[in-house]
Amino acid sequence: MNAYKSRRARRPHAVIIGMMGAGKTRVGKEVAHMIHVPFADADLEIEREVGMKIPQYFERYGEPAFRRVEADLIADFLEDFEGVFSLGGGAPMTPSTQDALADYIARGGRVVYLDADPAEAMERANRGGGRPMLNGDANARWKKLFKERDPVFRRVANVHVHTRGLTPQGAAKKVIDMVAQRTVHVTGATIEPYDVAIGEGTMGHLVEVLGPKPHKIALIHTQPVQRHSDRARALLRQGGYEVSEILIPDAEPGKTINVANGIWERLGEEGFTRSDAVVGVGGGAATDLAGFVAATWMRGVRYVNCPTSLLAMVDASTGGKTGINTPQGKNLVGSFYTPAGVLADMRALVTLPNDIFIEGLGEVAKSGFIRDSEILSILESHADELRGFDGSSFLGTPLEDVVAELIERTVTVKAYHVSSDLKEKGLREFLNYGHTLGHAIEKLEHFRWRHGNAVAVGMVYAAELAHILGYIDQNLVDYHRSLLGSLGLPTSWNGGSFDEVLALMHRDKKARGNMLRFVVLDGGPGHMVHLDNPPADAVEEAFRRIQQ
Ligand SMILES: NC(=O)c1ccc[n+]([C@@H]2O[C@H](COP(=O)([O-])OP(=O)(O)OC[C@H]3O[C@@H](n4cnc5c(N)ncnc54)[C@H](O)[C@@H]3O)[C@@H](O)[C@H]2O)c1
Ligand SMILES: O=C(O)C(=O)C[C@@H](O)[C@H](O)[C@H](O)COP(=O)(O)O
Repeated sequence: MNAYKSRRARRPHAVIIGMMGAGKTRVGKEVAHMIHVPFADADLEIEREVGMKIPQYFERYGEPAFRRVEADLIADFLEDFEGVFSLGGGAPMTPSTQDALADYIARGGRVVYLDADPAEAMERANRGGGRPMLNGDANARWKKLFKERDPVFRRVANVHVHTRGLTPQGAAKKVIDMVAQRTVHVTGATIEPYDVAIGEGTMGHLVEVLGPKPHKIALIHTQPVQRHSDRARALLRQGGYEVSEILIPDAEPGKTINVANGIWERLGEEGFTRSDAVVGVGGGAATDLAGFVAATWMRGVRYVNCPTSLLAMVDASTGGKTGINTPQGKNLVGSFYTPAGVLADMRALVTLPNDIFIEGLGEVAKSGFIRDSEILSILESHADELRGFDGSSFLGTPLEDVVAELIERTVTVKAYHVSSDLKEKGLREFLNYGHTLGHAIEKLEHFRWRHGNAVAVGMVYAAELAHILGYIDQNLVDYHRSLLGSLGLPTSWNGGSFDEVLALMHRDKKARGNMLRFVVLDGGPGHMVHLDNPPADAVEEAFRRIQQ
């Protein structure tokens, strides 16, 4: 259906923004030197273009004229310059430059906010003189500008680098590492903002994300990810925390009230207080349980997720749905409780078995169907490599970049839905595409079917239902089957009766009273609608069509 084409057009490797004196030029040059690309400084380029020094230009034509020249030049460089590009301190305050930077980020660009220690930055900014924006009491002006600009810098940048105490070389190395990372910022009216950091070595930010307040950390993990939790434990100990390692049963058996209760008892015995924290390392089952413990212990303590499966990286670790299963069904008890950060470290995928990686592609495809059709294109073009995933030889290959992009895009879809509807009043329900039947299958299979596989069949079911009711055409139903099948995901199921399935679908969290509620595509990918109380014969006929 879609043919994925590489969107890597000409654009800067990184754009550096920050306050006057933050070291944008010095560090930017260092970064360019280290990665062997050219460097450009917007202020110097402007001086070259207008044929005079910036203070002179300011004096003769005023700031608005300067900002216009600056915005035009930046727009040109963002389209055409392949190197490291640093902007003047005030440049990101211009609305058209903000739009140009947003477009550059959408094309895969990295806008780096270089955040220096204020005292150091003020000292450097004052050193050379000749800064029209600092006329008068330079330090007072710098502080005032910082107050205005810092929130904007945070908003327009997708990489935030603190440089306090670092040499220019050290700061440049940090910029290079962080530019190689992808970050999705999750925010919203009712959400304490946090970042999902995706890339090799992101677990290294664990201490930074936990912050200085916690004294004790409950490190919750399962046995198959011991190697990764050992790394987390070492980082935590280096960070000075007291670590309580808590091993839980693997997969769904870990998501129970008994397991949660065992952990509450342990936290009580070990004197965990409200300022202590929880770190969850593992697949989605472990991060759901760890989040639930964090949400309930003393009515809520800080928690950080270190997802280790593809599914947990793209979906379970972000968005704040935490919970446990009950004998009656999946995730029936839980809480919406937001993590302080998510560290999706690609290195964790080296031990991930092929079938569990493939399962995660189910939720990736879901995000493609519900919002970002570029995801579908990427899945289509890389289906063979993705299906053949081998964690042991995957780092450093082109597939790693494909997977990182899929994770970033899928988390972005999740962040979009969660940001405006944390508690799932309407929009967020679209993330539940394929889950109404999917959860029923998991339950009837006694959780021996993997979640992503059940969701894949659930999406084919939802597509059949939408087709029967006239929302989508047969081609799109076929496309569900062919795409999911090409990734190695199941598209049919024959493990239970319609009556059993129907009873479970009535217990789905989207159901209202006796009314079933589905989310389905309307017309094509990216167009979702709620489907309340569909005709009973359509619900049954769609089920017949997914049986083998
Ligand atoms: N909270 C949410 O928004 C949300 C979203 C999607 C799914 N979920 C939940 O997530 C769970 C599914 O997550 P999952 O697919 O990760 O399953 P899982 O947590 O059961 O993990 C699958 C298996 O892979 C192992 N594993 C994970 N990472 C590994 C690694 N790097 N190396 C070796 N083994 C590894 C696990 O230990 C487990 O045996 C379900 O309970 C589902 O309900 C929650
Ligand atoms: O985050 C959401 O909202 C989702 O629905 C994401 C789903 O992919 C995920 O499986 C979630 O755990 C399902 O939640 P539930 O409320 O249907 O149990």
